Amino acid sequence: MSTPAKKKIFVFGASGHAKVVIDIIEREGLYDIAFLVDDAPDMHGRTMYNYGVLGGKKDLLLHREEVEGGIVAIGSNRARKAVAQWLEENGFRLVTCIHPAAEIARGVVIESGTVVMAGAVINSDSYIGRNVIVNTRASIDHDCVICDSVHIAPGSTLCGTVSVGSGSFICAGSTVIPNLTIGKNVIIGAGSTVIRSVPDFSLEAGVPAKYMRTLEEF
Ligand SMILES: CC(=O)SCCNC(=O)CCNC(=O)[C@H](O)C(C)(C)COP(=O)(O)OP(=O)(O)OC[C@H]1O[C@@H](n2cnc3c(N)ncnc32)[C@H](O)[C@@H]1OP(=O)(O)O
Repeated sequence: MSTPAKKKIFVFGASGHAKVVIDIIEREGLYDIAFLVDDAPDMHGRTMYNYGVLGGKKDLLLHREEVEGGIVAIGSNRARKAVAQWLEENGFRLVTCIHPAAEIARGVVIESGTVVMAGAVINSDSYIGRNVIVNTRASIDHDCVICDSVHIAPGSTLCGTVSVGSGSFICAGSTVIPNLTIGKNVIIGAGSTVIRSVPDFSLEAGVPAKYMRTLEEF
């Protein structure tokens, strides 16, 4: 019996982050990558790992019958959210990409458009929203709630029952102690230790993390 053909998807974005997402898709083996999409004209016609950059959004609309869905591989939370919204408004389905070397515990829910990278651990009953990046070796412990368009950067540790509001960026190597609420559109600077809940639109950094400035809404 022949194995059924894999579904074809596109990768939106052709940056360094996209390289890692491509690697995950290949290792996971659920989908074939039909082409890459990028709105930057200088990327059009280039290749990355032998996958061609088809063009931008207009070109994707012309080739929509060739794919069953896609993934947004853009590191910026703001840009990733905007592209994901545009794709959903135009009827594209977003898939999830989970590296085979990520550990996902019982009861975890991961919504569409989210990428989980190598060595990440997501523990029991945590919820991960749409278009989230759980980056390399990030650790999200039990009962956490990670809202849409968040980036948990490499090596960050969220202890149990932490919630992170939409659009927030927990920078590399940060630690958040248990039971805290990180608001929406927050940035926690690299290497910080967060010991108190953080209000919306704040940049905090340091050990322990302290308020640095207010961020604009996006
Ligand atoms: C695979 C990948 O690469 S995924 C991507 C991973 N990327 C990251 O994790 C991003 C890490 N970036 C940071 O931590 C940055 O410092 C940010 C985003 C928190 C802040 O960046 P900026 O807004 O440019 O802040 P800026 O560099 O101007 O610093 C502002 C102040 O905050 C301080 N500060 C900035 N970051 C930190 C930090 N992580 N810890 C302590 N203090 C910090 C600065 O010393 C400065 O203080 P001063 O005004 O007293 O001199």
